[in-house]
Amino acid sequence: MNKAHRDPIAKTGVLRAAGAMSGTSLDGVDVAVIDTDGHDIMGFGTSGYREYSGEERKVIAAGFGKWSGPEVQAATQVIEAAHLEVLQDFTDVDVIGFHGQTLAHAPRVQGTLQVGDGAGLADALATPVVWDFRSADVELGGEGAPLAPFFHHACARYAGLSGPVAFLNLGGVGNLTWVDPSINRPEAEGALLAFDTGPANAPINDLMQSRLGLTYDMGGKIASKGTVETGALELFLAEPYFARMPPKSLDRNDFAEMVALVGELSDSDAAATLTAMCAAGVAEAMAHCPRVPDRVLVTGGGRHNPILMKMLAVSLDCPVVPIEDIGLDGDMLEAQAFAYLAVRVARGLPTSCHSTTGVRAAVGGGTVSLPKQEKSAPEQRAF
Ligand SMILES: Nc1ncnc2c1ncn2[C@@H]1O[C@H](COP(=O)(O)OP(=O)(O)OP(=O)(O)O)[C@@H](O)[C@H]1O
Ligand SMILES: CC(=O)N[C@H]1[C@@H]2OC[C@@H](O2)[C@@H](O)[C@@H]1O[C@H](C)C(=O)O
Repeated sequence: MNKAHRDPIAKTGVLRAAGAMSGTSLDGVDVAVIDTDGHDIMGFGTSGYREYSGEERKVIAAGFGKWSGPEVQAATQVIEAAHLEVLQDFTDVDVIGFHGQTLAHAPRVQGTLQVGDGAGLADALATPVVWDFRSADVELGGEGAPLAPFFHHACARYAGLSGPVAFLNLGGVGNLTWVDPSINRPEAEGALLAFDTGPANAPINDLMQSRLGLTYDMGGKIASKGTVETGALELFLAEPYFARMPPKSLDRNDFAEMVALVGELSDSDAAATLTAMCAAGVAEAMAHCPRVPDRVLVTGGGRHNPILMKMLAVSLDCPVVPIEDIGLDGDMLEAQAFAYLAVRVARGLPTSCHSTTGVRAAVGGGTVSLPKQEKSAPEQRAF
C-alpha cells in the first residue's frame, strides 16, 4: 500500500470520507460516504447501517451516565465490534470519521465521553481514522456539542440556499442549527448559531420500552390516541434550561426527572405529552435564533413521526419540512457530518466555534490515527 496515498493529511484536493455515527437513541450504527475538500461538499456516496440487537442495546444503555468501570468496558466492546463489522465495507476511502458512542456528557464538570478506540479501528481497517472529535472543544471551554453545525452550513450552501434556514435534528436529544448560508465561512460572525433544544425521542423510546416493550412509538401511533397533559408540559417548560442563552448542550438523560412527570398518565396520554415536550423545547429554542428562518429542515428519526411534525408545524412561525425537501438524506445526515468533519480535521480546519459550542476560539477537534503499516487483509484482522 502506498502510505502517502492513504495519508489524508498528505493528499491534496478532494477526499472521499466515510463517517460512522452511533447516536443516543441506540438504534444502530449509520455509515455514509461523502466527497469534500473540507469546505464544499462535492457529492454524496453510498451508505450503510448496522442495527444493534436487543442484547447489545442493553449493554450499551447500561453504560449511559458512567465514566469508567465494567459497564463502560462492556459497552465499548460492543461499539467497537459493531463499527468494525459495518466499516469493513467502507475501507475504499481516504479517511474514516469515527464518532464513537457518547456514554456521558457533562462538559463543565467531568467532560465528555465517546467510547471506541479509533487508533485500533485504523489498524484493523488499514485506513486512517479521525476520532475523539469533542475533547479539544471541551478542553478549550466549549460544550463539545453539537458538532454537526459546520456540516449543516456546508449542506445549506450545497443546496444553493441563500436565506437563513434552521436544521433541526430530532434524535434521542434534539439539536438546532440556525444557518446564514450567505456568509461563506462557518466560523465567521453571524453564520451559525447552534445548541441542543431539549429531549427528543429518548424519553418517548424509554416510555415505550418500559410500558409496552416497544423500541419506539412508530408513526406516533400511541401518541395520536392521547391528550397532552398541560400541567406536566408547563412544569417541563419551567425548567431553566429553556430560558438559558446558548451555547448549551445536554446529556441523553438530563431530563429524566421531568419525564417522570408523565408517570401517572395512561400510555397514550404519556406518549402525547412527551411528544409535545419535544416540540415545545424546539419552540422555545426558536426564540434564541437571530431571526425567524425561511424554514425548519427536520433531520433524524423524529421526522418520521407525523404527530411530532404536526405539533412542530402548529407551534413554529415558519414552515417545517423534512430535509428531503432540499434533496438530502435525513437518516444519514449525522454520519455524513462526521465524514465531513474528518476531512476538516485532516485539513487543519476548525470544526466548532464560539457560536456553535461556546468554545473560546474556533477549534479543530479530533485525533488523526494512521494505520500501522504491514497489514494483513482487513477481514483477517482481529480488532
Ligand atoms: N417511523 C417512526 N415513527 C416514529 N418515530 C421514529 C420513526 N423512525 C424513527 N423514529 C424515532 O427516531 C429515533 C432514531 O432517530 P435517530 O436515528 O435520528 O437518532 P440518533 O442518531 O440515535 O440520536 P442523536 O441524534 O440524539 O444522536 C428512533 O429511536 C425513534 O424514536
Ligand atoms: C454529546 C453528544 O454526543 N451529543 C449529541 C447528542 O445527540 C444530539 C445532540 O445530543 C447533539 O448535541 C450531539 O450529536 C450531534 C450529532 C452533534 O454533535 O451535532
